[in-house]
Amino acid sequence: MIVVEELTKRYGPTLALDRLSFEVRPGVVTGFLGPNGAGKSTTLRIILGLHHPTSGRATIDNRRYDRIRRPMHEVGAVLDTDAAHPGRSAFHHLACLARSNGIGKARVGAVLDQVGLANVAHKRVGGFSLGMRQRLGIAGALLGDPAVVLLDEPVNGLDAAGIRWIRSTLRSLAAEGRTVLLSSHLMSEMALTVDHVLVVGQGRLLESASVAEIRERFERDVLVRSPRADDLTRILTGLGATVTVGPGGEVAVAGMDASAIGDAAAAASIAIHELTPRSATLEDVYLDMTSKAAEYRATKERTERP
Ligand SMILES: Nc1ncnc2c1ncn2[C@@H]1O[C@H](COP(=O)(O)OP(=O)(O)OP(=O)(O)O)[C@@H](O)[C@H]1O
Repeated sequence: MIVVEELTKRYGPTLALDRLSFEVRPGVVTGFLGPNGAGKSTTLRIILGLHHPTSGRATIDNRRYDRIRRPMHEVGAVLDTDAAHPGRSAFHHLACLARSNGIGKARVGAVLDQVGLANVAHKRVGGFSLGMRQRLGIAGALLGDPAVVLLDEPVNGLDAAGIRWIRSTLRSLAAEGRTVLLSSHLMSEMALTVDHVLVVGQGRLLESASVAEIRERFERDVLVRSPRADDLTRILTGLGATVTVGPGGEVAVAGMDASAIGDAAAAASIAIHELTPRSATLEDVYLDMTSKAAEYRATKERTERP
């Protein structure tokens, strides 16, 4: 479990993190989401002890990263896909990492198999595609069989097959009970990959919820088409729904779900030609949240300026 408490980070005049707090639980894939400059990399770097917070703290299973005796056995991270020397083979790169962290050579073969690079193990990393370098980064992160895996923008620039591979790999790591946190600035990439999202904007936590919760919360209305739209509108309004009739005679119903609308129509023998629940896309919700945070920050800075 990763716990971030009241984390604040200033780089000179820039407030990168503003009392950010959240928890990342094991067994689920958690997405750390926010627009460029929101503070995602800064947070990951602080969790990994690479940067010091101005105040607040980040712990992994109750310890700060620099107190962990054998870090590769507890936390695997990929911050940069170009971490391997281009002249080395994948095997050589991983063998060096393993040796310097007291990990047996047998793990090198095991992780190369796990990420699907066994057949190119002895090829130079310089000739690898972005997808292969990403796999190699993940192989390195898994060398110590860690309970916590952190990935910064792992799907950035990957093709569809690469994204599918990352998704299934992260799902199986979480299913093994590991804590998996990955950052992204694109909600569309996250929606199919993660179970839980932490949304940050301007260094603050804007949301911590499961993807299902967010979808449910922002479910908007149900579109209904019926040859007896007027009668149906009267019945649904009587049942407490808010009904808006569109220009083409279609009816948008809020406050009632599709099955209740269908039952009410059937009870009155009203034919239904279409019944479509409409939700705001996760992308809409995310853009709305982050743009509100940007407006709030701009207003706050204007009013606080002497
Ligand atoms: N070493 C640094 N020195 C000065 N400012 C920095 C430094 N690192 C980050 N920042 C600033 O802190 C803020 C947060 O940056 P950070 O890289 O953490 O955001 P991010 O969410 O990871 O963005 P991206 O998606 O673009 O990687 C930004 O305003 C950035 O310019």
